[in-house]
Amino acid sequence: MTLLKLDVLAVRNIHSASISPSPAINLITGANASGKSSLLEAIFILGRSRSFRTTHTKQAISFDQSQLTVSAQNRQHSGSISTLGIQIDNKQCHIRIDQEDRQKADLAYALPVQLIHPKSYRLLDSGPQIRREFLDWGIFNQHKNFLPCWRKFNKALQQRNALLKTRQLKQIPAWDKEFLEYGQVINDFRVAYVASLQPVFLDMARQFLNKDDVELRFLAGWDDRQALDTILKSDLDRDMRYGFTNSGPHRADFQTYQDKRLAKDYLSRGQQKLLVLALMLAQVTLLNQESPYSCCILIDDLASELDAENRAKLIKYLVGLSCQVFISSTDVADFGDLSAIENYKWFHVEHGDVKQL
Ligand SMILES: Nc1ncnc2c1ncn2[C@@H]1O[C@H](COP(=O)(O)OP(=O)(O)OP(=O)(O)O)[C@@H](O)[C@H]1O
Repeated sequence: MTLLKLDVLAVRNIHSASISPSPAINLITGANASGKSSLLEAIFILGRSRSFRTTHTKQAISFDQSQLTVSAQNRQHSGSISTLGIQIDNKQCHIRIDQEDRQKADLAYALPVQLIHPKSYRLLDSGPQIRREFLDWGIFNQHKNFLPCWRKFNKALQQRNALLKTRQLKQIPAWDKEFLEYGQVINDFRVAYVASLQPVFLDMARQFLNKDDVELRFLAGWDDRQALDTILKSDLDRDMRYGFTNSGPHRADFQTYQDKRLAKDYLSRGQQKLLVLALMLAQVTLLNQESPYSCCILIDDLASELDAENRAKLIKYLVGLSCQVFISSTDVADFGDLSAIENYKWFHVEHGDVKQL
């Protein structure tokens, strides 16, 4: 996919902006509080139907407006051009693709967005949900049949938990069947995904961290030396006490090791940022290996993420990646030698006003 034209209405301090981005690298500059992150946030909202800066996306609506709108003309892999749009007000979210009402998942398939921002290092040290979402985003974009299985699994999990809470034990085996069937499928997808991500991650870590001993270790969400159905049976008393299912793919996680030590406990904050960068680039590189231009990369506040050497390395890598990229920074010098960046466009933001230079 490539965004050919992007229109933003009432996203934070951007009242109205319309740009025709480069299919390759887009540089976004502007002073602090000019609206650079808001522009990236608008693209993220178009791909993920939510903000990356707040759990309440309606907070991104401009103070004096009642709704925000982001729309774009998007060139698909096939070459055909579709119109994507999302409108969010205080209560609802409306999604349209080619003038038809659609679901969030349709938008996510149409515009896969990967974001690297100053808080990305949390991927290593916050709770497991963010890491499950990271894995699942990669799988979702590579395997169309992942989402229906994931939905069926979650439905079974919710029903099972509701029965545990209300102690309706007789009905639990009926939901266990679905839980186990789709749970196994999800686990198989994740195991295969981590295995395919590992070599690409290693390659990225060599480039950005100068380390050649990084490793991803997947944790299924239960002691996988035993079958999940055995665990479900042996956990039943505990599940009833807690009123939820303690073991299963909904508790999956992965950990990142460097030299056989947990990265989050031993690497410096700067190294952790580089490791997360390596992980995220590995994910988009893997996606791009199947077909080029398969996702849009947003990098917010480049300079806060990386030193000059790594900024130059990253830009060089992105130039060769065949992906549409949007990178923000306060100072154009942070992007290094512009003559080395082919086919770039430069947008400058001032008080929410976006202009191409
Ligand atoms: N809902 C909103 N409506 C209008 N303005 C908002 C809203 N939410 C935040 N703002 C303001 O929008 C402005 C732009 O914020 P943004 O984070 O996009 O700037 P930025 O250029 O990325 O800044 P920095 O370089 O400091 O990170 C800020 O002044 C912010 O206070």
